[in-house]
Amino acid sequence: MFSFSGQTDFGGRRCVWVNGPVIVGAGPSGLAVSACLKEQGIPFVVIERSDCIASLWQKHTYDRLKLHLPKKFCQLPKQPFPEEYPEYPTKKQFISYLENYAQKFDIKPQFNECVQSAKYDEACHLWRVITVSTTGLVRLETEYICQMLVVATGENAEGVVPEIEGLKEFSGEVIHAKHYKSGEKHKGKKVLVVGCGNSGMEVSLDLSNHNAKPAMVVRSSVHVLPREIFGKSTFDLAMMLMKWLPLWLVDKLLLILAWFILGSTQKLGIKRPSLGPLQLKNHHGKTPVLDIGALERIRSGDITVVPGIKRFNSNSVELVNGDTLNIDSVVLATGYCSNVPYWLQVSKKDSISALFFGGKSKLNLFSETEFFAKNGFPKTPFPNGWKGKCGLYAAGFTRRGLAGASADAMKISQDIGKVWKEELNQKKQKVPTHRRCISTF
Ligand SMILES: Cc1cc2nc3c(=O)[nH]c(=O)nc-3n(C[C@H](O)[C@H](O)[C@H](O)COP(=O)(O)OP(=O)(O)OC[C@H]3O[C@@H](n4cnc5c(N)ncnc54)[C@H](O)[C@@H]3O)c2cc1C
Ligand SMILES: NC(=O)C1=CN([C@@H]2O[C@H](COP(=O)(O)OP(=O)(O)OC[C@H]3O[C@@H](n4cnc5c(N)ncnc54)[C@H](OP(=O)(O)O)[C@@H]3O)[C@@H](O)[C@H]2O)C=CC1
Ligand SMILES: O=C(O)C(=O)Cc1c[nH]c2ccccc12
Repeated sequence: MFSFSGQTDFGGRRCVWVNGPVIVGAGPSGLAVSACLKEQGIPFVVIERSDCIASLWQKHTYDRLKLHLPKKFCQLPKQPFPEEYPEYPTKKQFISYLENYAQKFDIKPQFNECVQSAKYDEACHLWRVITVSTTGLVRLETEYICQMLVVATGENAEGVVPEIEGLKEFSGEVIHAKHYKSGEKHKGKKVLVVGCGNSGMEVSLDLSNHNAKPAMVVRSSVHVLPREIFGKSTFDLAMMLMKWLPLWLVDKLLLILAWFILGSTQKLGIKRPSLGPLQLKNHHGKTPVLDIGALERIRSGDITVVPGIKRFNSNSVELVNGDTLNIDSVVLATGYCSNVPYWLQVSKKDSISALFFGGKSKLNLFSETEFFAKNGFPKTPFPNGWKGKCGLYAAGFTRRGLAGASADAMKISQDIGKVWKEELNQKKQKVPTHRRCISTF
């Protein structure tokens, strides 16, 4: 491990030598890794592009959001939720919990710095992480040099905006669900909600609560489950059943119970996928909707379900069934994606093979690395996708929500702890560990 830590200026770019890992992202995953490292006395640096922790929760979610899994599945390691918190904490409560968490473990991220590139320098066996400040007019670059890199930028780093014919000609407001706050300003307006995942359903419900007229696009199929079954969390019930029964059987039981409680969703224009809800989540990452009231509003006609979109016009939308709807605005609840392929760079070996085997001019952009696939998720399937080579780790990419992030954080911090202690012991035995890095900046 480095015996020094400090910063130098190299021609306008600040250069920071980091003793311990660099963690990219101060969301729940980055905070959880940080807390577990802090407990072991391991130093680290957290880099966050926003000006606060948990920016997804603080800046990119709607006012009425609540956790949709019971609190015991959403707490981070080493600090349970306050006892007085309800079973499904509100977004405000969750943020307050995270703020206290960061304070308790004395986690102080480098805010307003966006990681632009991270590359493993094979010459000196170190990661070079370049950030750009996200405030001020002057472009300030910093290079962090470290032995370990923890990627904690999230499965929901960027909103997906699909290309739909005519969308640019549409004259009303078009926003992604990550910018939707409340239905208040949409009162009396016709809003097209594109997408029927948890976001699409909950935005439609919120719009309906504010007396707007939402139409929700369901272009394929989705599983809708009640959030609770006979007063018990459906997720909790599923987790219990999974201890004894195969996944397909748990799915069958969930679907029978869902039909009993919610009735047929098909009759409301929402087809169910052929694969069961948990199998679909496990194999394709598609989260089932946990219904908190949208279905009832669909049944009552307050939310209209419409099929896929053909094209937009100036103030209307044409649907694949030939219908045309006049609309005032659009909310794209079309999902999220990881941004890792934009900044985690391929190694020299990878880029050379990409050049020979179909690499294009955007070589380092959007390309896969040995560890991360093109979609920005680790290639190795769960439960082994948390650790790569050369001190690379991924926290929060298991498609298992906050519980998955916490599990990753514990595994990663244990692994880093082992490496750290081994190197400390080597130092004590006076084995020289100082590495000389001869490389151009
Ligand atoms: C609306 C919504 C509700 C959800 N509700 C639940 C729930 O109830 N229960 C559950 O278990 N899961 C839920 N999830 C899943 C969600 O993924 C987790 O709640 C959690 O936020 C994941 O934490 P994370 O730290 O991995 O990612 P994030 O919370 O997305 O944090 C990543 C951080 O990295 C920063 N970052 C990204 N790129 C860079 C970069 N290049 N440089 C520097 N910083 C960067 C971001 O600004 C962000 O602060 C929900 C997701 C959404 C979108
Ligand atoms: N209360 C809570 O805790 C909440 C949790 N979340 C979580 O956040 C994560 C993201 O959820 P969400 O934002 O809903 O994203 P999802 O990826 O789950 O859903 C995206 C939706 O958009 C549809 N879609 C995408 N492109 C188009 C298009 N061109 N035309 C029509 N439809 C389109 C998809 O349809 P198709 O399936 O056909 O591709 C799908 O219905 C999930 O893990 C979710 O559980 C979200 C909201 C609330
Ligand atoms: O990713 C999410 O949105 C979650 O809330 C976590 C989650 C993990 N597995 C699930 C199965 C059903 C519903 C939610 C989840």
